[in-house]
Amino acid sequence: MSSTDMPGFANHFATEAVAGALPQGRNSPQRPAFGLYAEQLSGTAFTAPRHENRRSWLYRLRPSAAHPPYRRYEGAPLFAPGTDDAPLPPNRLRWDPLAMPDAPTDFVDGLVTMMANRDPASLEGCAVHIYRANADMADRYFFDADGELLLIPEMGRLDIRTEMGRIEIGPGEVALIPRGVRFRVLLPDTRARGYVAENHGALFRLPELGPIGSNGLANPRDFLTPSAAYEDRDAPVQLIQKNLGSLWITDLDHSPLDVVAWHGNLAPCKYDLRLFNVMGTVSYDHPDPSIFTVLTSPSHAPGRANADFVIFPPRWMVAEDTFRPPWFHRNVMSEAMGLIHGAYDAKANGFAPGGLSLHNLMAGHGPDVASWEKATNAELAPHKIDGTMAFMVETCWPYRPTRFALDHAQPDYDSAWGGFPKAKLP
Ligand SMILES: O=C(O)Cc1cc(O)ccc1O
Ligand SMILES: [Fe+2]
Repeated sequence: MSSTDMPGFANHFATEAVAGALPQGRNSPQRPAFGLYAEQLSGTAFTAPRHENRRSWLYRLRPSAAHPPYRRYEGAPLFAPGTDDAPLPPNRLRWDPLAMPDAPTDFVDGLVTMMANRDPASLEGCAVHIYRANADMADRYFFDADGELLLIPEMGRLDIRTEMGRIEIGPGEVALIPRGVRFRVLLPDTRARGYVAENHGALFRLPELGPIGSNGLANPRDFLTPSAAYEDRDAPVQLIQKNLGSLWITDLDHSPLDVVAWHGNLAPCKYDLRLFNVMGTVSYDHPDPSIFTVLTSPSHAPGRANADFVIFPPRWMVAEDTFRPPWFHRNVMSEAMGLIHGAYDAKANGFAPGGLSLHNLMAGHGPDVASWEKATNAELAPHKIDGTMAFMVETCWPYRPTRFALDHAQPDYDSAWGGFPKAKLP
């Protein structure tokens, strides 16, 4: 934790980069200090129940209303292309890691939308994108009006300058950026690749713990929010936004990261997945993967997530008389999976770090033949699954892959489940 990070998930924070910038005792004084502009950023409806209500007050050099009209942006052709309405094949799909771009490409231009569901205007659903970048966003800024963004690096570090402070993450860590928060991404390692889970629905929060009790899974204090940091930069820059599924751009004569102080409970944060307190069986059977939920976005149906962010971290496997890897299953929920590093215990072959898979609702899936063979014959001593981090973005809304994703899927994924020997009845 850097000394400027503030611990806790969705806590009420107060932070100022210049002493005296934050008003005391009110949100919107007649004349904020130094001539700053007070601006509220709402993450939930004004009237959302108190325990759900998320908003922050930003004190900035200029109001974010000060901008000329937006025009369509064509520079990121694979980002938010829309999905087509053609009948969707029920096939399981998997993708190899995407190649890095040849030309200098920044975080926004290198984004590739792989799958999405629901119209962002419905305020429900989610999308999975992949980023591949080899250039800094030097004079460009971005924000998503369509939802919050969970950045999941697979290769290279990200130096994320947001209007509410700076977050640096690398593989094994994630960053959550609220809807509307402007940011630019710099690349300390000059190359970066990873995943973005975009949530159009109810804000991600920590899951309920039920009988687990008051501790465990992702602990609130391990979420770190940066303190205020601003750019005092009067220069021509561009601001790109994703709005209702398409990209738009406008020109500014100043950096939009000009928030000198802020307070509230809507803010970017980061989380180190390696701090996840993993639960598992100590007797028998493979539990449902909901025990690995880091963050959840509920839908309107109790217990049925709009989006769950689930991880498969290093852990001990001790179950007796049990097929230990994920079982064969068909799920009413739809599962997108990525791999940050190592190998995933249900897929011996073909699922590489940086790769992606999709098992939509009712698609039969589970261990591939090689994983099944190994686990069926394994000696069941305590065994540590180590050196791995996979994740899943599970949603109640079936995903639609984009045209690019359909055209670039592995041609032979079904063969992962080819050649199981038939059971022999007595
Ligand atoms: O399909 C998958 O690999 C994800 C998954 C993992 C698990 O342990 C149980 C169910 C499940 O969908
Ligand atoms: Fe599954």
